[in-house]
This record gives sequence, structure tokens and C-alpha cells, in this order.
Amino acid sequence: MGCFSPELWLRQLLSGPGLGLAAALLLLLLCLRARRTRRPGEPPLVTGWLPYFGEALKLAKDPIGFMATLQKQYGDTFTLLLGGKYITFILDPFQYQPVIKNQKLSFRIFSNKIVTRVFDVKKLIMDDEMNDELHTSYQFLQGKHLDSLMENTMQSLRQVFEPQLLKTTSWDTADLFKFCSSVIFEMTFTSLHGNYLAGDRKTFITELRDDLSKFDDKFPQLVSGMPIELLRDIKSIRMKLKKHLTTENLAKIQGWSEIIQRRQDTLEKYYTPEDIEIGAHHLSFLWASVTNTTSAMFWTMYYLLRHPEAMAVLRDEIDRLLQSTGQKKGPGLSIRLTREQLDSLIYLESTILEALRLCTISGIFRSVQEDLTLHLETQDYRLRKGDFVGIFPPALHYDPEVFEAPEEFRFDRFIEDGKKKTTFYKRGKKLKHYVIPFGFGISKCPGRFLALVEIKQLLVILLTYFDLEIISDKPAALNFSRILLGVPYPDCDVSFRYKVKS
Ligand code: HEM
Repeated sequence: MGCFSPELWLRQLLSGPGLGLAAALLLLLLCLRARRTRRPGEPPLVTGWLPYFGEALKLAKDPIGFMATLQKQYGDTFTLLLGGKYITFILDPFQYQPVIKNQKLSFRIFSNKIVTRVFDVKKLIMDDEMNDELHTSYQFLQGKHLDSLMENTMQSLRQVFEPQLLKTTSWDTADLFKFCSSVIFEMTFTSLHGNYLAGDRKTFITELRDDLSKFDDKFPQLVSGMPIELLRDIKSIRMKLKKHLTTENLAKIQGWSEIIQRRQDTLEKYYTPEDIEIGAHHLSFLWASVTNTTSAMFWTMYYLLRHPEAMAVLRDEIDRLLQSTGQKKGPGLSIRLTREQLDSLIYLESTILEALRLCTISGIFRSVQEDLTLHLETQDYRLRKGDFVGIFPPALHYDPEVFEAPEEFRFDRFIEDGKKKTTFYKRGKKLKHYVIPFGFGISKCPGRFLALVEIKQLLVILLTYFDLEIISDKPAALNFSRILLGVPYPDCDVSFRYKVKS
């Protein structure tokens, strides 16, 4: 999930008629409030000159560069004021463990607040038992359960692509982000929730996706605590989405995966079947399952399209696997790969990891439950109750000591001597964590295996059956408006063309 975006508050305040004055008054009031000073034993304190907002604007403008500047100036640990919150960043990867292991640093308090704010799930904060039970459902995203999900995702890919294969071999043009968003939504929703039976399936999927996308556009504002009433029609869109996922409406979808079945069983234990909050829980899970996978797919495809030499190596790797498993492209999407076979595609996996390394800006946060001393290898630091501790993956992902030429896309960065490369070093010491797009510890993404399987399957289909070319010359950059909230979207869409291979 992620953090707040206070600058959005500021922008919104200044955009309304007459609200400039309100913003000025608010700022004046905040200026009058006493400012925090650093106490003995605490990390260096960086508040910037702007009261309350602190350094939020600078961070929003250039998160990677700004954090690198602060790291040079203050070292690997410092406390930053961002939108009224004090976050102590731990940037030395060897010091992640004390953060992960410290029981007084809570992920749940942090994530419950966000889920309540954004999805309007109220019971989560009050009911730890329900929360625990919902978390046990994550086991259905792993192991043998993942194999059956994989069957579903492949089935869904057939539904999406078989009509395309019947087409003549002429070029079709599309916008890459829209394309990824459409395919990932359909494949993820269908494999988790099943097929809609009560009407036109395609129309249902398209409407649900478009509504989720409108809601997701305002996600940073909702996380930042902006009242939903200020966000025009988002309240009614959220209600519409929740209604689609209530007990009554979910019953119109056939073929629920085990995880949806388990979550529904749990929710029916704690709510009456008609409670709309059941829909809110399903909405939060649906949001988590599609948004980051869509942008991860976008960036992987984007880099491949811009690096035809990498695409050629991947095509070759997939062809060799298909040959060795005795598979030929037949009519329709006939190829089948097991999870082990997908995992054996090491250049494919390295390419996805490299895209995630370059594009993960999400932060990993814990809330400090009581005043405490954090014991790091180099030094102890006093932390205050109510503050946050944050890990900022790009500090590791862009560290030139760990990754040579870190700004460059190198599709084979995670391969050495023809095998997966898992050893990366800093200060001569081997790193336990070197790419962390999925977070770690208690909050590590439970959907990471499914996300990787989906992206791999989709790329195998695209590279096996289609010729693909980029059209746009203008490079896409990371859009920082969703700063610290996962894999960012691109600042512009990119057109590409595809045709069935002859
Ligand atoms: C490339 C795709 C994905 C990325 C990069 C990603 C990343 C993350 C990260 C970083 C977190 C932890 C957030 C934090 O520490 O604040 C997280 C949490 C979560 N993710 Fe993912 N995710 C992806 C795909 C998925 C998928 C496919 C699913 C479901 C099928 C999913 C379900 C979840 C859930 C339910 C949580 C919350 C876990 C909790 O409450 O403990 N994610 N994800």
C-alpha cells in the first residue's frame, strides 16, 4: 500500500475558487504552531521550511534524487517531516532486520488506517480476530493453490487472445498502458472471482475496470485523508464498486477461486450477508490484485519494446523451452507451461525483476507504537510514539555499489554464468535483500507469486504468437503523483503495434 500525499491536499486547496485564502490562513495557523526540535539520541531531523508539509513537495518532485541528496547530507538514518507525519527512514539495507523484527513497530496499525480511509472498511480496526482470519486466506495464493490459479489465468488469457489469433496478420495499434490494464484486469478478476453469468460478461468486466480505474485515480488523495466528498463523483463510484462485490452480486459470478471463497466465508462469519462492508473488503482485495501488476506489466513490456535485443533473447529462450517440451504452436493458444517450466525461463524472470528494480518507488512503513530505542548495528536511535519508520527501496535499487550503472535497464542483470544471480554485495558484504518490490517481513505482498506468474504467462503468449514494435519515440517516465504507493504509472501512454506472427 503506501503513504500519504500531502501536496495533493495543497494543490486541491489552491485549485478551488476562494480557497487560496483558506490555504493561506491554514498555512499561517500552522506556522504559529510550535515546531518540533531534535532531542538527544534521535536521528537528524529534516523539516524543511514549510510548516506541516515539511519536505513533501521536494519529495514529490524528484523522490529518488531528493532522498539521495538527504542520504549524502545526513547519512543512512534521518527523520523527515512529510504532511504532518515524522518518518524515520532507514536506508542502510543491513539495518532492515532490526526494523522487520521489532514488535513495537506495527504494520497493522498503519495498514488498517489506510484501508479504513480508502475503502471505508470500519470493522478491521476493531476486530483483530477477523483481521487474522482474513490474513490466513493468503495461503490460497501459494503452493498447490497457485497451480489452480495458474490454470485459471491461462484459461482467461485464451478468452482474451484467441479471437485475436483468428485475425489476419495485419498490424493493430494500441496504447501500452491501456492494453496492459485491460488484459491484467480481465485475467486477474476472472481467475480470482470467476465468470459473470447474469448478463454480458465483456460489458460487466469493462464497466468494473473503468470504475476501478476512476477510483484508483483518486487513491493518493484518499490515502492522504482528503474527505471523499471533495472528490466529486468518487463516493458514488466507490459505492457502485462495493455493490458489485456484495454477497448477493458475487453470487452471480461462477467459479470463485479458493481465496475468494475463504474470504467470503470469513466475512459472513463477522457480518450479516447483506452488509455492504463485505463488498468493501472485496474491493480492497481487488484493488491490491490489479493495480501494481498492471504497472509492473507496463514497465516490463515498455523496456522490452525499447530493447529489441532483449526481446530476441527472451523469444529464443521461450522457443527452446517449447521445443524441449515437445510443443508447437497449434491452432488457438495451445501451449501449456507448468510453474516449474515458467520458472526455468531465467531471462524472462531477470527482465521482470530489472523492470521492478527500476520502477519500485513504494515505501515500506511501520508505525511506532510507543517511545522506543531502535538498536541499529552502527548506533541506537530514540523514536517517538506516533511517528513512522520507513524503508525506501530506490535507495537500495539505485545504489551504484550494489548495481553497476543503476539507471540503465540491463535485462540480464539477475543472471550469472547461465544461472539466476542471487548474490549482490555492499561494502564487501552479501546482501540478504537486494530487490524489494514486494516489501518484506510481516507486510510482504501475499500476491507476489501470482503477480509474477501472470506477467510471465502474458509475456510468453505475446512473445510466442505476436510480432511487437514500439511506435512512440518519446520516452515514458515514472509519474510520481502516486509517490510511495506502489509501482508508479507512466507519465504518458506509449503506442505500440502488434500482429499475429506469420
Ligand atoms: C507486481 C505486482 C505487485 C506488487 C509490486 C505488489 C506490491 C505489494 C507491496 C509492496 C505490498 C506491501 C505494502 C506495504 O508494506 O505497505 C503489498 C501488499 C499486498 N498485496 Fe501486493 N503487489 C503486487 C501484486 C499483488 C497481487 C497480484 C495480489 C493479489 C492477488 C496482491 C495482494 C496484496 C495484498 C492483499 C496486500 C496486503 C497484505 C497485508 O495486508 O498484509 N498484490 N503488495
